[in-house]
Amino acid sequence: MKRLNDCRLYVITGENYHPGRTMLDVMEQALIGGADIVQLRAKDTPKREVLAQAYALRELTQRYEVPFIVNDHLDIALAVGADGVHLGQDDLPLAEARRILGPDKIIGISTHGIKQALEAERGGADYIGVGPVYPTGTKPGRTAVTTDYVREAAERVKLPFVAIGGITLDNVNAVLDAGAAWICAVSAIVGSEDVAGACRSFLHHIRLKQIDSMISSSRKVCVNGREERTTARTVLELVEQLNLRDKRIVVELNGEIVPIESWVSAPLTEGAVVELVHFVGGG
Ligand SMILES: Cc1ncc(COP(=O)(O)OP(=O)(O)O)c(N)n1
Ligand SMILES: Cc1ncsc1CCOP(=O)(O)O
Ligand SMILES: [Mg+2]
Repeated sequence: MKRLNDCRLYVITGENYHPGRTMLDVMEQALIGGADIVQLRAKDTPKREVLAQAYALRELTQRYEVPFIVNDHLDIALAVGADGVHLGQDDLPLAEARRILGPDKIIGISTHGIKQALEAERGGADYIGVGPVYPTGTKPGRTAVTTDYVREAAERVKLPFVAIGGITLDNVNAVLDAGAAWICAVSAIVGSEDVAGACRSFLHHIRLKQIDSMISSSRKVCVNGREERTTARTVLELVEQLNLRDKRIVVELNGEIVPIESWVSAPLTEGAVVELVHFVGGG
C-alpha cells in the first residue's frame, strides 16, 4: 500500500455531480485515471446506505491497492475495514479517534489555518487537509483560505498535507506553485464527463511541477570528469546517491581531499568538481 508521502491525487466521492452514473463506476474511472487515495463522503445519505457504499468502495479500492478513507463516520470505517477516517474541526476529536482506531489507521484532519495544522500535527494526525483553497459549491459558505495558507503549510507543516477546495485544472498550477505536493478534488473530477482523463490531467500537472522542483533544487557538478546534475547537497549525499557509502573511497572536492568525517558538512555547490578515487585491493 502506498505511503501518504507518495500520494499525489486524492479523489472524494460526490454523487450530486454525476447524475445517471453510479458512484462505483465513477470512482473506478478515477482509479483507472490514477487516483492514489479515495474517500467516501456522503453528507446527505442515510447511514445504512453510507455503510453499503463503504463496503463496495472498500472492495474496489482493495482491488486497485489504494488507501480508502471514510469521511466523518469512524464506526463505518471500522466496520468495513477502511484504511482510515477523515475528520473535520467539528467532528470527533483526534485524540478520541486515535484511541478507538489505534496507531495503524490513517487519521486525516481538516485545517483552515496554521494553528489548527500544528495542533493536528502535535496530536498525531497522519495527514492534514488544507482548505478550502478556493470557494467551492461542494462546501458552500466556507471562507477560502487562499494559496497563502497552502504556502504557509508548505513552509511549516512536516506532515503530508493535501490541498482541497475549488481546485480545477485551471487553477491547480497556482496551488502547486504555492507548495502543495498532493491535490484533492471532488467536482473537477467526479463531475467531469471523462473522469479518468481528468485524473490523468491533474497528475500530469503534478508530475511536471515535481520535475520542475527537482531541477531547480539540483546543481551541475563534475564527477570524475563527467558533468551531471545532482540533488545531493553535500559530499555525503552524493556518495550515498552513488551507492558508494560502503566502498573504500577517497573524495576530493575542488582539488582538496575531504576527510570522511567532513563529508556530512562538505557542501556541493554549483560547478563543484569532485573526484572519487576507489582503493583497489589491500596491503
Ligand atoms: C481531504 C479532506 N479534507 C477536508 C475535508 C473536509 O472535512 P470536514 O471539514 O469535516 O467537512 P466535511 O467533508 O465533513 O463536510 C475532507 N472531507 N477531506
Ligand atoms: C470537502 C471539502 N472540504 C474542504 S473544501 C471541500 C470540498 C472540495 O470539493 P471540490 O473539489 O468540489 O471543491
Ligand atoms: Mg467532517
